Amino acid sequence: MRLPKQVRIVEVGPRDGLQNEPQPISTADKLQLIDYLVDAGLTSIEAASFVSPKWVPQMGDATEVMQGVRAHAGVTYSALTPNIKGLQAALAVGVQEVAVFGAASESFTQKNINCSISESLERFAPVVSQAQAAGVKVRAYVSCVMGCPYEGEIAPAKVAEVSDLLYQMGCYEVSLGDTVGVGTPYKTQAMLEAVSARVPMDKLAAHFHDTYGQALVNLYAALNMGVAVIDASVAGLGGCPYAKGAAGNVATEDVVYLLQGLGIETGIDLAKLSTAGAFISQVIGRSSRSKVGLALAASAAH
Ligand SMILES: CC(C)(COP(=O)([O-])OP(=O)([O-])OC[C@H]1O[C@@H](n2cnc3c(N)ncnc32)[C@H](O)[C@@H]1OP(=O)([O-])[O-])[C@@H](O)C(=O)NCCC(=O)NCCSC(=O)C[C@@](C)(O)CC(=O)[O-]
Repeated sequence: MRLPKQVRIVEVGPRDGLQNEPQPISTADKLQLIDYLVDAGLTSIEAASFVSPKWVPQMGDATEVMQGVRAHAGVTYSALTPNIKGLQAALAVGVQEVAVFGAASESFTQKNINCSISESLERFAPVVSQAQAAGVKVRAYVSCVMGCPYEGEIAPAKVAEVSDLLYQMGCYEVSLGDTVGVGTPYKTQAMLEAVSARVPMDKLAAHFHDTYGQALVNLYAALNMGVAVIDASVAGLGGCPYAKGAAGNVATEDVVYLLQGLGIETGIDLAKLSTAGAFISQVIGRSSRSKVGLALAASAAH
């Protein structure tokens, strides 16, 4: 067992969390959510996505969101950029960090970004080099690391191959997405063993959805293998538009509670984080999916 002393949480609620919401959410509400998240102590926030508004209408105000976020020392706001068009729009608003997003499944790549895995890597290469030339860091996502909604099982070796190619391309970190939340602790271990044989463990992040209720236990397995970066979504918001039935990311409140219980430093104020969760749940008119958020709200009401 080698639990990290510190974990960096990448808050993906404003992007991954909201991208699939059917009702338009105002830019003002997105910015208010981001302010609450900063106030809670989150320092890495994925705020928007420069993708086609025809494909993902909810992210159509990416420019306005990135223009509206307040600068704070030590806080980084990032955005997804699948191609040069997206990167140019992101650079035009002075983005600090971008992310390219691929997958270990051919079918998912086709449904999500309309190309094959090898075409996606060809598209990402100039995004990475031009972002770097502009002094902007690039993160990579690999989706379907423990299963695909179209193909089922995905071999850990395929996840390792795609992760390695993105890392070699110059992405500073590879976030491993269990897009449909089908992973289990042993699958998590097998996947991480394969990937970390090619990409150093300290360059990997866990991005687990909670569809089957396994995200926290899978994170515990990942933490025990040395993963020290976790993506999470306040109130457990989310779902992927190209993975039907995928539930939200693991809830940030639940991750922080777990980490606090393990004595791992996050720098996040759980009470303030719950306020952020309560705010956005009210905006979208749905109860929070965070058990910790609900428990804290119930105990505060007594
Ligand atoms: C990638 C594309 C754009 C290719 O889409 P395409 O149709 O193959 O691209 P195209 O180059 O042929 O362009 C078609 C139209 O899109 C426009 N376009 C082209 N690029 C852009 C852009 N960047 N921003 C704005 N508009 C763009 C372009 O200008 C054109 O407009 P038209 O002439 O028809 O009016 C499209 O497939 C797309 O936007 N897909 C959305 C994918 C997405 O956002 N998925 C959700 C995020 S991934 C995810 O959630 C998983 C993750 C990361 O969280 C990890 C996990 O959980 O596993």
